[in-house]
Amino acid sequence: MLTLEPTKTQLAIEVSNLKKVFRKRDGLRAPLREEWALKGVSFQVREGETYGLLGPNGSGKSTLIRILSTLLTPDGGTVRMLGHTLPEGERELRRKMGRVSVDAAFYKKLSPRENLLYAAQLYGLEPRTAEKRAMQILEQLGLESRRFGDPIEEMSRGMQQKIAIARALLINPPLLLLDEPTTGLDPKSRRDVQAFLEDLRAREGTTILLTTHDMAEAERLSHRIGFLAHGRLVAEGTANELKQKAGTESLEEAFIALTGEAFDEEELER
Ligand SMILES: Nc1ncnc2c1ncn2[C@@H]1O[C@H](COP(=O)(O)OP(=O)(O)OP(=O)(O)O)[C@@H](O)[C@H]1O
Repeated sequence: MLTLEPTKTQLAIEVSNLKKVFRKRDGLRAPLREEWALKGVSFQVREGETYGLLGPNGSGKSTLIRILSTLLTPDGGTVRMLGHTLPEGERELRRKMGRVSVDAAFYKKLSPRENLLYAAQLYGLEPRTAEKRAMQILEQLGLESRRFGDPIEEMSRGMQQKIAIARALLINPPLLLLDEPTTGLDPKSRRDVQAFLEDLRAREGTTILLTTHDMAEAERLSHRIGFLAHGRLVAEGTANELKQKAGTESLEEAFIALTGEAFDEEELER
């Protein structure tokens, strides 16, 4: 079982009663309708801890990560990370956080090397050091070095995902926010990314908040897991605690028992 060093007791993430509403129209003339993506979510993540958020499509996982990444503003509640409160500490936090999501934006005509060097420049990193670090990460993630010069648009989604991870790690951030880091990856690439994250955590003590649809991944990587359903955190604990609480053998059964929701087949296969 994954355990945390007892010395790590500081909180890296404190989310309290977080709320987010989207206002939508179902047709041009239809009235505005409110959809609460987050209905008062609270949880805490300790320094060095990996916290996995599990939830079906539309449960609010990406919205939560986007708020913590400072890409969306909440409609209620508070967020404190690494001692900074949002929105006041936004600038500080952007320098201390790495974010990976499936919608990573790149200059698609340029190569991974060029994209990463551009990001390094934005971070104010020395180009040679940054390049060395980026290439090391990509090799560790299993991207062949002969592909480093190809335009990103010619690369598969899995490869692009690995480049997004390398970019997020250029600054070696103490906090990583990962929105479905392995969705869409083949089994070998998925294992490469998972092994990389375990190694990173062991070497650097990085705090990681990740969302996933993959029960095995959540169990392998997370010290604690939170179940999100319809914008609410309905249960949290270690994988074993959640199974015990639900009286089930597997995490998937625990999820269904505690949330009343099932992952559909397609999600489980991803
Ligand atoms: N930009 C937006 N505008 C309007 N509604 C949105 C927006 N982003 C999310 N939503 C709505 O908020 C709810 C939560 O969406 P969110 O993307 O956070 O879920 P998720 O758990 O990440 O889902 P998935 O597993 O499919 O990525 C959904 O009902 C979604 O339609």
